[in-house]
Amino acid sequence: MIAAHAVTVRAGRRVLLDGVDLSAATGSVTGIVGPNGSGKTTLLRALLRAVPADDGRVEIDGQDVRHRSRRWIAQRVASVAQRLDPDPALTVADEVALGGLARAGLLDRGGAGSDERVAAALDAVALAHRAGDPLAALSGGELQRVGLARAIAHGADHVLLDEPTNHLDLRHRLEVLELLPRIAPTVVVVLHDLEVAARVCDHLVVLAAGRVVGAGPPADVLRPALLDAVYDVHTTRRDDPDGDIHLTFRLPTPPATSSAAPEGPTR
Ligand SMILES: Nc1ncnc2c1ncn2[C@@H]1O[C@H](COP(=O)(O)OP(=O)(O)OP(=O)(O)O)[C@@H](O)[C@H]1O
Repeated sequence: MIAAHAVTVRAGRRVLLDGVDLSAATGSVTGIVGPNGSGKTTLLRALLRAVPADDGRVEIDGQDVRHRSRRWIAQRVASVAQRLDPDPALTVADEVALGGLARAGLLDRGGAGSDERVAAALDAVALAHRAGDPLAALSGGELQRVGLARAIAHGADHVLLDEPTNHLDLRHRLEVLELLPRIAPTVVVVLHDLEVAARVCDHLVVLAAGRVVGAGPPADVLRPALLDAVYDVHTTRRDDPDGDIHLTFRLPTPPATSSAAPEGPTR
Protein backbone atom coordinates (compact mmCIF):
# COMPACT_ATOMS: atom_id res chain seq x y z
CA MET A 1 0.00 0.00 0.00
CA ILE A 2 1.23 3.46 -0.88
CA ALA A 3 -0.78 6.53 0.01
CA ALA A 4 -0.74 10.31 -0.12
CA HIS A 5 -2.82 12.12 2.48
CA ALA A 6 -3.64 15.76 1.72
CA VAL A 7 -0.20 16.27 0.17
CA THR A 8 0.75 19.81 -0.76
CA VAL A 9 3.98 20.59 -2.61
CA ARG A 10 5.14 24.12 -3.29
CA ALA A 11 7.98 25.53 -5.37
CA GLY A 12 8.55 29.03 -4.11
CA ARG A 13 5.14 30.67 -4.21
CA ARG A 14 3.74 28.19 -6.74
CA VAL A 15 1.52 25.39 -5.49
CA LEU A 16 2.33 22.27 -7.53
CA LEU A 17 0.12 19.88 -5.54
CA ASP A 18 -2.75 21.09 -3.43
CA GLY A 19 -4.04 18.70 -0.77
CA VAL A 20 -3.76 15.59 -2.93
CA ASP A 21 -5.08 12.24 -1.73
CA LEU A 22 -4.14 8.97 -3.39
CA SER A 23 -4.49 5.44 -2.13
CA ALA A 24 -2.80 2.67 -4.13
CA ALA A 25 -3.81 -0.65 -2.65
CA THR A 26 -1.71 -3.81 -2.77
CA GLY A 27 -2.75 -5.93 -5.73
CA SER A 28 -3.96 -2.99 -7.77
CA VAL A 29 -2.88 -0.73 -10.61
CA THR A 30 -3.56 2.93 -9.89
CA GLY A 31 -3.44 5.38 -12.79
CA ILE A 32 -2.72 9.10 -12.55
CA VAL A 33 -4.10 11.08 -15.46
CA GLY A 34 -4.50 14.76 -16.23
CA PRO A 35 -3.37 17.46 -18.63
CA ASN A 36 0.23 18.62 -19.11
CA GLY A 37 1.50 20.43 -16.07
CA SER A 38 -1.28 19.17 -13.79
CA GLY A 39 1.20 17.66 -11.30
CA LYS A 40 1.35 13.97 -12.23
CA THR A 41 5.16 13.65 -12.18
CA THR A 42 5.36 15.81 -9.06
CA LEU A 43 2.93 13.43 -7.34
CA LEU A 44 5.04 10.39 -8.29
CA ARG A 45 8.13 12.19 -6.98
CA ALA A 46 6.32 13.05 -3.75
CA LEU A 47 5.37 9.37 -3.30
CA LEU A 48 9.10 8.55 -3.50
CA ARG A 49 10.04 11.44 -1.23
CA ALA A 50 12.13 12.76 -4.14
CA VAL A 51 10.29 16.00 -3.44
CA PRO A 52 9.23 16.61 0.14
CA ALA A 53 5.59 17.27 0.96
CA ASP A 54 5.20 20.75 2.48
CA ASP A 55 1.92 19.67 4.05
CA GLY A 56 0.23 16.31 4.43
CA ARG A 57 2.05 12.99 4.43
CA VAL A 58 3.04 10.04 2.28
CA GLU A 59 2.85 6.53 3.67
CA ILE A 60 4.45 3.37 2.35
CA ASP A 61 3.06 0.24 3.98
CA GLY A 62 1.61 2.43 6.71
CA GLN A 63 4.97 4.12 7.49
CA ASP A 64 5.31 7.88 7.19
CA VAL A 65 8.18 8.33 4.70
CA ARG A 66 9.51 11.36 6.60
CA HIS A 67 10.58 8.98 9.34
CA ARG A 68 12.22 6.46 7.01
CA SER A 69 15.66 6.49 5.42
CA ARG A 70 16.25 6.83 1.68
CA ARG A 71 17.57 3.28 1.76
CA TRP A 72 14.36 1.99 3.37
CA ILE A 73 12.33 3.66 0.61
CA ALA A 74 14.69 2.47 -2.16
CA GLN A 75 14.32 -1.12 -0.96
CA ARG A 76 10.55 -0.97 -1.27
CA VAL A 77 9.84 1.33 -4.18
CA ALA A 78 11.21 1.23 -7.73
CA SER A 79 10.47 4.04 -10.13
CA VAL A 80 10.71 4.31 -13.88
CA ALA A 81 11.14 7.86 -15.12
CA GLN A 82 9.74 9.12 -18.43
CA ARG A 83 13.26 9.00 -19.80
CA LEU A 84 16.17 6.84 -18.66
CA ASP A 85 19.27 8.98 -18.33
CA PRO A 86 21.76 6.39 -19.54
CA ASP A 87 25.35 6.18 -18.38
CA PRO A 88 27.11 5.40 -21.68
CA ALA A 89 29.75 3.37 -19.84
CA LEU A 90 27.14 0.76 -18.79
CA THR A 91 25.74 -2.16 -20.71
CA VAL A 92 22.06 -3.02 -20.74
CA ALA A 93 22.67 -5.86 -18.27
CA ASP A 94 24.68 -3.56 -15.95
CA GLU A 95 21.82 -1.05 -15.84
CA VAL A 96 19.24 -3.71 -15.07
CA ALA A 97 21.47 -5.23 -12.37
CA LEU A 98 21.52 -1.83 -10.65
CA GLY A 99 17.79 -2.23 -10.11
CA GLY A 100 18.39 -5.40 -8.14
CA LEU A 101 21.22 -3.88 -6.16
CA ALA A 102 19.03 -0.92 -5.18
CA ARG A 103 16.99 -3.38 -3.20
CA ALA A 104 19.61 -5.76 -1.93
CA GLY A 105 22.60 -3.50 -1.37
CA LEU A 106 25.95 -3.44 -3.11
CA LEU A 107 27.33 -6.41 -1.21
CA ASP A 108 24.70 -8.83 -2.46
CA ARG A 109 26.45 -10.21 -5.51
CA GLY A 110 24.47 -13.40 -5.84
CA GLY A 111 21.00 -12.15 -4.97
CA ALA A 112 18.84 -9.42 -6.36
CA GLY A 113 21.46 -8.26 -8.88
CA SER A 114 22.23 -11.79 -10.02
CA ASP A 115 22.62 -12.83 -13.65
CA GLU A 116 19.47 -14.98 -13.56
CA ARG A 117 17.38 -12.14 -12.22
CA VAL A 118 18.75 -9.74 -14.81
CA ALA A 119 18.17 -12.26 -17.60
CA ALA A 120 14.56 -12.85 -16.49
CA ALA A 121 13.88 -9.10 -16.34
CA LEU A 122 15.35 -8.54 -19.79
CA ASP A 123 13.36 -11.46 -21.11
CA ALA A 124 10.15 -9.91 -19.76
CA VAL A 125 10.71 -6.80 -21.91
CA ALA A 126 12.02 -8.73 -24.95
CA LEU A 127 15.55 -7.35 -24.67
CA ALA A 128 17.53 -10.46 -23.71
CA HIS A 129 19.42 -10.30 -27.02
CA ARG A 130 20.72 -6.79 -26.19
CA ALA A 131 22.12 -7.63 -22.72
CA GLY A 132 25.75 -6.97 -23.67
CA ASP A 133 25.14 -3.80 -25.70
CA PRO A 134 26.15 -0.38 -24.40
CA LEU A 135 23.17 1.74 -23.36
CA ALA A 136 24.35 4.42 -25.79
CA ALA A 137 23.46 2.06 -28.67
CA LEU A 138 19.76 1.81 -27.75
CA SER A 139 16.78 3.65 -29.20
CA GLY A 140 14.39 5.69 -27.04
CA GLY A 141 11.84 2.85 -26.92
CA GLU A 142 14.49 0.27 -26.08
CA LEU A 143 15.80 2.48 -23.27
CA GLN A 144 12.28 2.76 -21.92
CA ARG A 145 12.05 -1.03 -21.79
CA VAL A 146 15.45 -1.20 -20.04
CA GLY A 147 14.02 1.12 -17.37
CA LEU A 148 11.13 -1.27 -16.95
CA ALA A 149 13.47 -4.28 -16.74
CA ARG A 150 15.43 -2.46 -14.06
CA ALA A 151 12.24 -2.09 -12.01
CA ILE A 152 11.41 -5.76 -12.55
CA ALA A 153 14.91 -6.81 -11.42
CA HIS A 154 14.44 -4.67 -8.33
CA GLY A 155 11.57 -6.90 -7.26
CA ALA A 156 10.06 -3.99 -5.36
CA ASP A 157 6.69 -4.22 -3.67
CA HIS A 158 5.76 -0.84 -5.19
CA VAL A 159 6.57 0.37 -8.69
CA LEU A 160 5.92 3.92 -9.89
CA LEU A 161 5.97 4.48 -13.64
CA ASP A 162 5.87 7.78 -15.51
CA GLU A 163 4.32 7.29 -18.94
CA PRO A 164 5.98 3.91 -19.50
CA THR A 165 4.75 3.48 -23.06
CA ASN A 166 5.25 6.90 -24.62
CA HIS A 167 8.22 5.83 -26.79
CA LEU A 168 6.98 2.36 -27.62
CA ASP A 169 5.70 1.01 -30.90
CA LEU A 170 2.33 -0.71 -31.09
CA ARG A 171 3.47 -4.25 -30.30
CA HIS A 172 5.80 -3.30 -27.44
CA ARG A 173 3.18 -0.97 -26.03
CA LEU A 174 0.70 -3.85 -25.82
CA GLU A 175 3.32 -6.14 -24.27
CA VAL A 176 4.26 -3.58 -21.62
CA LEU A 177 0.63 -2.84 -20.78
CA GLU A 178 -0.03 -6.53 -20.34
CA LEU A 179 3.03 -6.75 -18.11
CA LEU A 180 2.07 -3.80 -15.89
CA PRO A 181 -0.17 -5.56 -13.36
CA ARG A 182 2.50 -8.24 -12.84
CA ILE A 183 5.48 -5.93 -12.32
CA ALA A 184 4.81 -5.50 -8.61
CA PRO A 185 2.02 -5.94 -6.06
CA THR A 186 1.37 -2.18 -6.08
CA VAL A 187 1.68 -0.28 -9.36
CA VAL A 188 1.14 3.46 -9.77
CA VAL A 189 1.35 4.66 -13.34
CA VAL A 190 1.05 8.01 -15.08
CA LEU A 191 -0.71 7.62 -18.41
CA HIS A 192 -1.91 10.07 -21.03
CA ASP A 193 -4.02 7.63 -23.02
CA LEU A 194 -7.33 7.46 -21.17
CA GLU A 195 -8.63 4.38 -22.99
CA VAL A 196 -5.46 2.53 -22.03
CA ALA A 197 -5.80 3.83 -18.48
CA ALA A 198 -9.35 2.47 -18.38
CA ARG A 199 -8.15 -0.92 -19.58
CA VAL A 200 -5.15 -1.43 -17.29
CA CYS A 201 -6.02 0.49 -14.12
CA ASP A 202 -8.26 -0.62 -11.27
CA HIS A 203 -8.39 2.90 -9.89
CA LEU A 204 -7.83 6.32 -11.45
CA VAL A 205 -6.90 9.68 -10.00
CA VAL A 206 -7.52 12.70 -12.21
CA LEU A 207 -5.38 15.76 -11.54
CA ALA A 208 -6.03 19.29 -12.77
CA ALA A 209 -3.88 22.23 -11.69
CA GLY A 210 -2.41 20.22 -8.81
CA ARG A 211 -5.76 19.09 -7.38
CA VAL A 212 -7.62 15.80 -7.47
CA VAL A 213 -10.80 16.39 -9.47
CA GLY A 214 -11.84 12.77 -9.85
CA ALA A 215 -10.95 9.42 -8.25
CA GLY A 216 -12.37 5.92 -8.40
CA PRO A 217 -12.92 3.05 -10.83
CA PRO A 218 -12.22 4.14 -14.45
CA ALA A 219 -15.83 3.58 -15.58
CA ASP A 220 -17.03 6.04 -12.92
CA VAL A 221 -14.25 8.58 -13.33
CA LEU A 222 -14.04 8.91 -17.12
CA ARG A 223 -17.27 10.85 -17.52
CA PRO A 224 -17.46 13.13 -20.56
CA ALA A 225 -18.51 16.12 -18.43
CA LEU A 226 -15.41 15.76 -16.24
CA LEU A 227 -13.06 15.20 -19.17
CA ASP A 228 -14.53 18.18 -21.05
CA ALA A 229 -13.87 20.40 -18.07
CA VAL A 230 -10.40 19.05 -17.30
CA TYR A 231 -8.98 18.89 -20.82
CA ASP A 232 -11.09 21.63 -22.45
CA VAL A 233 -12.28 19.28 -25.18
CA HIS A 234 -15.57 17.77 -26.25
CA THR A 235 -15.71 14.08 -25.27
CA THR A 236 -17.90 11.30 -26.60
CA ARG A 237 -17.92 7.99 -24.73
CA ARG A 238 -19.11 4.59 -25.87
CA ASP A 239 -19.02 1.50 -23.63
CA ASP A 240 -18.68 -1.93 -25.26
CA PRO A 241 -20.75 -4.79 -23.84
CA ASP A 242 -17.43 -6.37 -22.74
CA GLY A 243 -16.70 -3.31 -20.60
CA ASP A 244 -14.17 -1.56 -22.84
CA ILE A 245 -14.50 2.21 -22.81
CA HIS A 246 -14.07 4.10 -26.08
CA LEU A 247 -13.47 7.82 -25.98
CA THR A 248 -13.29 10.26 -28.84
CA PHE A 249 -12.29 13.86 -28.46
CA ARG A 250 -12.65 16.97 -30.53
CA LEU A 251 -12.06 20.61 -29.90
CA PRO A 252 -15.07 22.29 -28.39
CA THR A 253 -17.26 24.16 -30.83
CA PRO A 254 -16.63 27.88 -30.45
CA PRO A 255 -19.69 29.82 -29.32
CA ALA A 256 -21.93 30.46 -32.31
CA THR A 257 -21.73 33.99 -33.63
CA SER A 258 -25.03 35.44 -34.76
CA SER A 259 -25.35 35.38 -38.55
CA ALA A 260 -27.92 38.14 -38.43
CA ALA A 261 -26.56 41.50 -39.50
CA PRO A 262 -26.10 43.85 -36.60
CA GLU A 263 -28.91 46.25 -36.30
CA GLY A 264 -28.18 49.57 -37.81
CA PRO A 265 -29.34 52.85 -36.46
CA THR A 266 -33.04 53.42 -36.93
CA ARG A 267 -33.99 56.36 -38.98
N1 LIG B 1 10.94 22.45 -9.34
C1 LIG B 1 9.93 23.14 -9.86
N2 LIG B 1 9.86 24.47 -9.72
C2 LIG B 1 8.83 25.17 -10.24
N3 LIG B 1 7.83 24.62 -10.93
C3 LIG B 1 7.86 23.29 -11.12
C4 LIG B 1 8.90 22.48 -10.60
N4 LIG B 1 8.65 21.18 -10.94
C5 LIG B 1 7.51 21.20 -11.65
N5 LIG B 1 7.04 22.46 -11.76
C6 LIG B 1 5.80 22.88 -12.41
O1 LIG B 1 4.75 22.16 -11.80
C7 LIG B 1 3.75 21.86 -12.73
C8 LIG B 1 3.49 20.36 -12.69
O2 LIG B 1 4.60 19.69 -13.25
P1 LIG B 1 4.58 18.11 -13.50
O3 LIG B 1 5.85 17.75 -14.18
O4 LIG B 1 4.28 17.45 -12.22
O5 LIG B 1 3.34 17.99 -14.48
P2 LIG B 1 2.80 16.73 -15.29
O6 LIG B 1 1.35 16.62 -15.00
O7 LIG B 1 3.66 15.55 -15.01
O8 LIG B 1 3.01 17.25 -16.78
P3 LIG B 1 3.29 16.48 -18.18
O9 LIG B 1 2.01 15.80 -18.57
O10 LIG B 1 3.60 17.62 -19.10
O11 LIG B 1 4.45 15.54 -18.00
C9 LIG B 1 4.25 22.36 -14.07
O12 LIG B 1 3.64 23.59 -14.35
C10 LIG B 1 5.73 22.51 -13.87
O13 LIG B 1 6.25 23.55 -14.68
